[in-house]
Amino acid sequence: MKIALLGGSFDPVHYGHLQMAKEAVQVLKVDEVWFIPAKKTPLKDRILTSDTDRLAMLKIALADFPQFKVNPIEMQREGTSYTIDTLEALHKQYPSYTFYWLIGNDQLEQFDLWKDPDRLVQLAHFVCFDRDGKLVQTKYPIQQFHMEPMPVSSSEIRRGNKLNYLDEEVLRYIYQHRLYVKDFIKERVSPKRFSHSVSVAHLCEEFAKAHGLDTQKAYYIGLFHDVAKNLSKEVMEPWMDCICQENKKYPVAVWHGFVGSEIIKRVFYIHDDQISHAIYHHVLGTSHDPYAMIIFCADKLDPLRGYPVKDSIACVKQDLAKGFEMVQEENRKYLKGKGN
Ligand SMILES: Nc1ncnc2c1ncn2[C@@H]1O[C@H](COP(=O)(O)OP(=O)(O)O)[C@@H](O)[C@H]1O
Repeated sequence: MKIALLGGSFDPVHYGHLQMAKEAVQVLKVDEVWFIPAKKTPLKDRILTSDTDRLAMLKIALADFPQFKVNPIEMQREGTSYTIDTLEALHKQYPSYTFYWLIGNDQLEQFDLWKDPDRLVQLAHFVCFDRDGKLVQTKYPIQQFHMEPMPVSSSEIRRGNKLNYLDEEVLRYIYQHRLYVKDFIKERVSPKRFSHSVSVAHLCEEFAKAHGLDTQKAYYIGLFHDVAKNLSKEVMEPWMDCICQENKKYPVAVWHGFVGSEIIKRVFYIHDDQISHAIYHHVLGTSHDPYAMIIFCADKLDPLRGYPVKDSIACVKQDLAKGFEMVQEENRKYLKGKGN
């Protein structure tokens, strides 16, 4: 058996990894590709997402490819995951197999930093695929191939970019288990706005629970409601032209609701009409949909704003329509006081 091994953190697995595995099947004519998720990577000091979640995402992403398998050998071993230990163990376990170890050219550039590089290249045929069209000079006997570029990395995905390079079901898993999602917001708003967004998300959940609504949906409405808040007028204008030109009559301070409702579809691939609708109306409180009422109230009653909100929160939990009226009234008084 000829086996290609692809080690990595897979936090999360994306199309770049899959493309590499496909190329390995084509050019190396291997029988299978084994994905080996690391327990703890030697060259990155970030705390990884749990083994359970990374493993689950890998299984989802590989489900349609019978030649691609997950081998959890490194997750079953405590401590730092050194490739040398993995290869020694695999050799013992499968003495008749030929192994190829796949790396991207970013790894080839730092191959000297790997543990026992000279022994490594004796234990497996190391093969490098370029991530960006560049081949690298190396003193090691490592074959290099060009591959169809997949300009994506797990770190970009963790920041909420290029989510279209994920298997749809993996993205669904990410949202279901709330992986990385706070960072999607943290990347895009000020620290204060970020704390507000997380706090509102939790309050939305509480309100949803009190009224027998979907708490996960409410959480995402709260978390994403201000995703467009830090965008400038220049950036928002083309979005406004495209989605609701008629609303440009409103002050710019109101636009982030309209723009945010579209950004969550086009950037974050959240296609849920109730979520979009609630975010669209959250600034002006112009909808009586329960989720729209919830986010309007949670936004105004966020405890982090520093006002006494305990009684109002209790009122919203008891009677959503009444609480909504009350918050709207408070808001009208507040805006009048500000001269609006
Ligand atoms: N977009 C990509 N194209 C080609 N190879 C990639 C790509 N992304 C990751 N790899 C390779 O896959 C292996 C595992 O990478 P990993 O640490 O899980 O992901 P990432 O580099 O995306 O954070 C490494 O050898 C890396 O070079």
